[in-house]
Amino acid sequence: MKLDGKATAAKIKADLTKRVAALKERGVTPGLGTVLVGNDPGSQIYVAGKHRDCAEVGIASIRVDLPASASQADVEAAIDELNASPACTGYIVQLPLPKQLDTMALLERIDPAKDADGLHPVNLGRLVHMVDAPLPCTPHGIVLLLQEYGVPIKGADVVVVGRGITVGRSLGLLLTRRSENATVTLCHTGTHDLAAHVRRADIVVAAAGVPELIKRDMVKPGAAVLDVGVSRVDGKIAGDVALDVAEVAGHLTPNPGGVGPMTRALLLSNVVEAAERGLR
Ligand SMILES: Nc1nc2c(c(=O)[nH]1)N[C@@H](CN(C=O)c1ccc(C(=O)N[C@@H](CCC(=O)O)C(=O)O)cc1)CN2
Repeated sequence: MKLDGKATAAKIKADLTKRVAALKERGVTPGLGTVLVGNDPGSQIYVAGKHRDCAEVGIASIRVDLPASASQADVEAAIDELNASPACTGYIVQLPLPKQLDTMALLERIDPAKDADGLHPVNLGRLVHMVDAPLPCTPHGIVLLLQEYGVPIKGADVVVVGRGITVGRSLGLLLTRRSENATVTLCHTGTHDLAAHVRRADIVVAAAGVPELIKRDMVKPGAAVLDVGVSRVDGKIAGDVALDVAEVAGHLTPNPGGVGPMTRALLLSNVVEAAERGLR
């Protein structure tokens, strides 16, 4: 069965549209800021999509685009401005950043209360402690997509492939909370015999950025497979999951149309929640 991220994201956005209207009635217009540095084609598409989504649900947009040559000080100045701007409820720095920039230092500079990505160390620390915080968007979207389609998470063996900060590491934290209670194995480039790990998984999340890394013969029949891969080959998206995995998987995300739209919907959700939190 298809894990339809586009349809599930549309439901989330319909709910957010109502919540944004309620906020506006109380005199608050939530605003999402984005900081995009450089011309990475994928990043440009994702940022444009985030602003289209904002318009759809009534969130205001603040877009800061800097050249690929931007210095650490240039990006810091953009961050400081968004931290101070009353129009900006939450914002993100689009990743990856050009090589000359210190990503960690920039993420740390974001006001944790405006961290729409849930990637500030304070918010990731709150996730470790399992206290209320904005959750990283892709992992949260993955959990909601599994729940929407009734894929059992409690007690499931989950194999996550890829240890990046936006997906792999934080997904392990989310899925091992008591409310989810999955058993998670985090695989990466140093994993011996990846196929053996994947083969025993009830749920496979492929977030390595390696096209077709997960092959049909690595997947347990009936497993749920989520493809987070966003590599581009000849201008087209190449996922981490081979197409013929559909022949064995019990549930599978399309790509595009699977995890990507969920990531964007949960970003909007973090902005709306930050605005609601400000009224409490
Ligand atoms: N600051 C962040 N940077 C990045 C994140 C993130 O969560 N925060 N994640 C990824 C990219 N990403 C979000 O920014 C992202 C990836 C994919 C999509 C998406 O909607 N994809 C569409 C297809 C769009 C296309 O045509 O390429 C889909 O899957 O249907 C949205 C966001 C790295 N950086």
